[in-house]
This record gives sequence, structure tokens and C-alpha cells, in this order.
Amino acid sequence: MLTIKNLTKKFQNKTIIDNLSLEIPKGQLICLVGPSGGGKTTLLRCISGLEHFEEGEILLDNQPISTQRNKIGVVFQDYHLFPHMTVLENLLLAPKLKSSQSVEKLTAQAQGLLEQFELGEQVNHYPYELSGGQKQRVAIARALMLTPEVICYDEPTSALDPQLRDSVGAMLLNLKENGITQIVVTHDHTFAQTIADKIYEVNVKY
Ligand SMILES: Nc1ncnc2c1ncn2[C@@H]1O[C@H](COP(=O)(O)OP(=O)(O)OP(=O)(O)O)[C@@H](O)[C@H]1O
Repeated sequence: MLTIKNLTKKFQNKTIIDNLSLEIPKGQLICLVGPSGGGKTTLLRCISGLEHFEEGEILLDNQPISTQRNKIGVVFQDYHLFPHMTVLENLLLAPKLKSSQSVEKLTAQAQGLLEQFELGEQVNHYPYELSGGQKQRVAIARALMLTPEVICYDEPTSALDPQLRDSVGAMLLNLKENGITQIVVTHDHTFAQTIADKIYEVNVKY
């Protein structure tokens, strides 16, 4: 269970998130929608431990999020792939630093994920050689390498055509089957309605 209790986040004394409380059961897929500037990305960054907040608590299974960051994966809007590394190297970088598994095992895991995401032929390609949809799938595969319990996505379909949007939707629904809790920021209400267990409107008045 991911629990947000009375969360308040300010930037330079401007309140962006005002006393927000939310409970997300394990394995749920929720979408955060709302107007531009409403605080969706900020909320996602607070949940993923990338942003400090003034008041309230964010707990994963009753533990403060600050101690649980390694259980939370983030897929950024512009993917944040390392341009000078191949697809495989992008997947291996963080687990090589954080995981106790051998490089051989990690490589096999990465190759398995890339096959599953239909990226088997792109293993040794660089990000500039990939399409938007392929970059998106590499970013999701990279997040999965750390076996997260929660994955946060910021606008995962904003750069994709409708067909690729549907394939990302199918991928997220598939991950739901594995019990991963997913939080998706999106402007796309149709996409949200297709995939979400619950949709939350983030629309804070300043
Ligand atoms: N690092 C920062 N410093 C100061 N203000 C910030 C910072 N990051 C975000 N903000 C402000 O916080 C507010 C919420 O921004 P946020 O990016 O969370 O909104 P959003 O709902 O994700 O918007 P969009 O849908 O346009 O991506 C905006 O007014 C933004 O200018």
C-alpha cells in the first residue's frame, strides 16, 4: 500500500499541493490527470523521492518513502536515456551499482526483458537510433531492472502515435498482472480511462 497523508508541497511559498491524502493499494494502476501546472509532476516527484515536501507523509507499506526509494522506479517524460550508452548498457548501469547479482545474470535479465519488449534487435543500438516508442520501452525496461514495487510514469504517451499509445497501455496492464503498483501522469483522458483502476484529478487552487 502506498499512502499519502496530508501532503503539502510549496515552491517559494507558493502552495502547489495542498493537504493531499491518497491511498493506492498494491498492484493498482492509477492515473493523475488535471490542468497544466496543477502539480501532477510535482506529486510524482514527491512519491518517487526526488522532491522534498514541507508537510505530511508518504509511506510505502508503512515505511517512509525516503527509506524505500530503491523500491520505486521512475520513467521520465523524455526517457532520460544515457545517449552515449547502448540500450543494454542503459539497462545495466544502475543494477551493476545497486544489485548483488553477477553481471552475467543481470545481462541475461536485461536481454530477457528486451526480448519481451520486442527490442531484441536493438540491444546494441544507441538511443539516437531508436524511435520514440522504442525509447519509451527501453525506459520502462530499465526501470524494471531494479524490480520496483512501484513505477511512476510522467506523460508516457505524450510523444507517441495512437497505435504506440495502445501498446504502452497494454504493457502497463501487463505489469499490473505482476502486482506492480503504477502511477501514471497523463493529459490523455481516453488513455487514462482505458488503463486506470482509478483516476485522480490533481487540481490545486493556489
Ligand atoms: N523546481 C521548481 N521550482 C519552482 N516552481 C516549480 C518547480 N517545479 C514546478 N514548479 C511549479 O509548480 C507548479 C506545478 O508544476 P508541475 O510540473 O507539477 O505541474 P503539472 O501538473 O505536471 O503540469 P503539466 O501538465 O504542464 O506538466 C507550476 O506552477 C510550476 O511552475
